[in-house]
Amino acid sequence: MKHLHQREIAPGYVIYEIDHPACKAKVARHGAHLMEWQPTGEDPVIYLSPDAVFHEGKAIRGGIPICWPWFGPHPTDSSKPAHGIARTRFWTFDDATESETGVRLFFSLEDDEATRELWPFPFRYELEIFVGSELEIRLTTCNRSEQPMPVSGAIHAYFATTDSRLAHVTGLYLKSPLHIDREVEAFFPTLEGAVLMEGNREVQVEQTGLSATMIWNPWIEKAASFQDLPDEDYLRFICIEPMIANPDAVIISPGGQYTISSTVKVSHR
Ligand SMILES: O=P(O)(O)OC[C@H]1O[C@@H](O)[C@H](O)[C@@H](O)[C@@H]1O
Repeated sequence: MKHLHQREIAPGYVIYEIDHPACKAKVARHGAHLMEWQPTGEDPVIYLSPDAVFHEGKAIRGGIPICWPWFGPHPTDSSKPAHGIARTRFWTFDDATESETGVRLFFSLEDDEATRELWPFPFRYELEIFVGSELEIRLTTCNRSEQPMPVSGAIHAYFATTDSRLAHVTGLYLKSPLHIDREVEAFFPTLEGAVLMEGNREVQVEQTGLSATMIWNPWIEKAASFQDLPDEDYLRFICIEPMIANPDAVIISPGGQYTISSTVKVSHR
């Protein structure tokens, strides 16, 4: 592979670095987590916390965590990890392909004893990440059980801002754009996708298979409570999270599968 390199940043902790004419990017096996993406000629599009912790069992702060198969606190058992099981585990790196437009990486995750304790289903997740001048993330969930399987969650992207107070989000069926001037944690039914605007840059977030979009910024107090986030960095990102809320979980029939995806495009006015 000419444009993809594997690097161990700590013993046993592998990341994939992409250096392609169309973009630079980094993806961790941990969570099959996109850490960075910077199309050529653009400022970084994705925020990664400088204080992020990189070890299995913990989620990486920033980048694009895959929150699956539930969103936020578990719907019936608050002792289970927030945002599901996918983002904290090491996935299998299956393959990668490269072309003139970018690099595509393929990861998978299957159930084991530990996942079945938290979520009682045999499953296979397949995650495809394409990085080029655009970004695409596509997750297919295969139900390998004999039971109907409910799935919900989010493609929880942290989008970089220079100053979140000067940015706004459109496309949410609000009368006016959403500005960040306080803690924001609200989800909206989206059909066409949200757009993050700052200065003359527009970051368009499209989605399929997902029924809503969460907008989140922790603001001052909550940011200060996170050990893996510098206090001031609530200014440096706005999360736009194509999602399925837990009460709207999609039910996958035994032997069936379901695909969600999100595509990100950058343009200038
Ligand atoms: O700290 P975590 O588990 O990564 O979650 C980050 C945030 O994720 C958002 O999606 C939630 O709406 C917030 O409530 C939550 O604080």
